[in-house]
Amino acid sequence: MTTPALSIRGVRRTFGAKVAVDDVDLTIDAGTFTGLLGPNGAGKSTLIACTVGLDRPDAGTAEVFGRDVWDEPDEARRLMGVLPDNLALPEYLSGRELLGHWGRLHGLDAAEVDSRADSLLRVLELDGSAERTLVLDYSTGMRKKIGIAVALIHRPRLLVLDEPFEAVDPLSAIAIRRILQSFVASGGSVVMSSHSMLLVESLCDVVSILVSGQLVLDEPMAQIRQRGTLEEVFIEAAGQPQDHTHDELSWLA
Ligand SMILES: Nc1ncnc2c1ncn2[C@@H]1O[C@H](COP(=O)(O)OP(=O)(O)OP(=O)(O)O)[C@@H](O)[C@H]1O
Repeated sequence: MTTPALSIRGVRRTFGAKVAVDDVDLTIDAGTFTGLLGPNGAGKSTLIACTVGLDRPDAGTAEVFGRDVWDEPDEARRLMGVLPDNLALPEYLSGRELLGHWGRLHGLDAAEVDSRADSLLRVLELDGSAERTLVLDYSTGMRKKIGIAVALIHRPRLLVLDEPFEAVDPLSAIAIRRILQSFVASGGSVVMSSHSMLLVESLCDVVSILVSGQLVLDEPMAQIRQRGTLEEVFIEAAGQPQDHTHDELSWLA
């Protein structure tokens, strides 16, 4: 049996009385592209933060290729690239300086960091004046893109991305899709949260759905397709939204 890219066991995270993540078990097989879906507030970002070692769960463990993210943080971090929610970046570095800094923190030599930064900045359309702009002055989409470059620069084996396509323009979205597809084609593993059914349907081969902190579905996309569109399966799992628009917003008419 091969070691999973990510193994989450019994992860629970509460905020006071709120159970944000409720005893979640999830295995991400190596070489797969998994989409993590769920309604707003379902617990996706909290689960990701607990899984990558950015937030301490009340209970449970997470292992990246068999390395526990709390007991062996250096090894686990070497193996994964992370794009967290609300990524805190050093604001007074330019995009290029940030990548250089990050690459060297991972022990890469300067020439290698430069060459990887060159290609990432070019592919993500952050080259030219953008690479010399301070992160402080980046737009929301530019922050997302430099965050993806940061996640990739040390060539991880697993990418854990919280809404990587949120706020990026359509051309950049195409570039990110290509990066992720070629990463998986060359043996990498990706888990990403998203609200886009179309993106997840076209990119992912496994779908996991969280509702109110609980994992309610974890299925190959091929199996989901036999039951309907991803949107239909999502609505079935998350519950049909009530339509009160006519009653509640009659004053808008
Ligand atoms: N630091 C915090 N303090 C208190 N409650 C929190 C905190 N972080 C998250 N929560 C709560 O935990 C629940 C899960 O939030 P989370 O951000 O993980 O959801 P999500 O699925 O990522 O949502 P979205 O799709 O809207 O980004 C929500 O009810 C949220 O209000």
